[in-house]
Amino acid sequence: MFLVGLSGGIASGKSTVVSILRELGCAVIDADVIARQVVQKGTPAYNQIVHHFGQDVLLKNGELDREKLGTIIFSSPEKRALLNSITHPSIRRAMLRQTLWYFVLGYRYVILDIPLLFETRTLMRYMKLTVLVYCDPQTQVERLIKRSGLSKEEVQNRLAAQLPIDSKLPLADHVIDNSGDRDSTRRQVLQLHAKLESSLGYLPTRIATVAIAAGLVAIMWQLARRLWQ
Ligand SMILES: Nc1ncnc2c1ncn2[C@@H]1O[C@H](COP(=O)(O)OP(=O)(O)OP(=O)(O)O)[C@@H](O)[C@H]1O
Repeated sequence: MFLVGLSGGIASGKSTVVSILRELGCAVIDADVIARQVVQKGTPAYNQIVHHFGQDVLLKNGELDREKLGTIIFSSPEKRALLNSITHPSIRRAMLRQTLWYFVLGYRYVILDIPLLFETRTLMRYMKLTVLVYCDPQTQVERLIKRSGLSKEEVQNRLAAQLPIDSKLPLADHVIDNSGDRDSTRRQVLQLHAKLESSLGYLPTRIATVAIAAGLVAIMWQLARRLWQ
């Protein structure tokens, strides 16, 4: 099995691409969904956040007030580092568990949808292939305004807080340009899918797994023979 890292910019079209890949039967792990699951009420990460940040970051129903927490960490790099140190290990463990599950199910590759893949770079080294869902900055602004209802200025502020999408282009192995219409994007996703399906990148792990399994069977066979003699 091999890993494919998929990322992009805000409103560049990641969800659009991922939904086509899911339609095609691909195994996709969404890091955003996992990030929300690991801080649900009662989880170890939730308890640590309450311990360090206090009851102020909770909503009336006891769930985390993500907006409030977002404001706190946006203005304090130390608190952001503290929150990351609490949540990232749980997120990594959950992603690893899901990846192993897909491996057991026999998938040849798993696509990991990670919003900050190109910014943090730490996870890039585990990816056999990285995919950037690109959208030209002007179209990105227009789509974000349409989707969020925010003003042009607010949207530009949000975009300024991220690495510019053009600077991610040289970091990606494969680019899907979602600046055009949906049909054009679909065609590009079908091409990516064909490339992934025909890749032999899954063979090394499969051969290693078969070799380990065969080794274990051989050891057990030898042990059983000795016991019977
Ligand atoms: N090719 C396209 N043509 C027109 N609109 C599009 C196209 N692709 C995406 N959109 C629209 O642009 C918006 C952003 O797309 P999408 O949600 O797929 O991006 P995203 O990268 O997942 O966004 P985010 O990470 O910010 O949630 C959505 O409203 C979507 O319907």
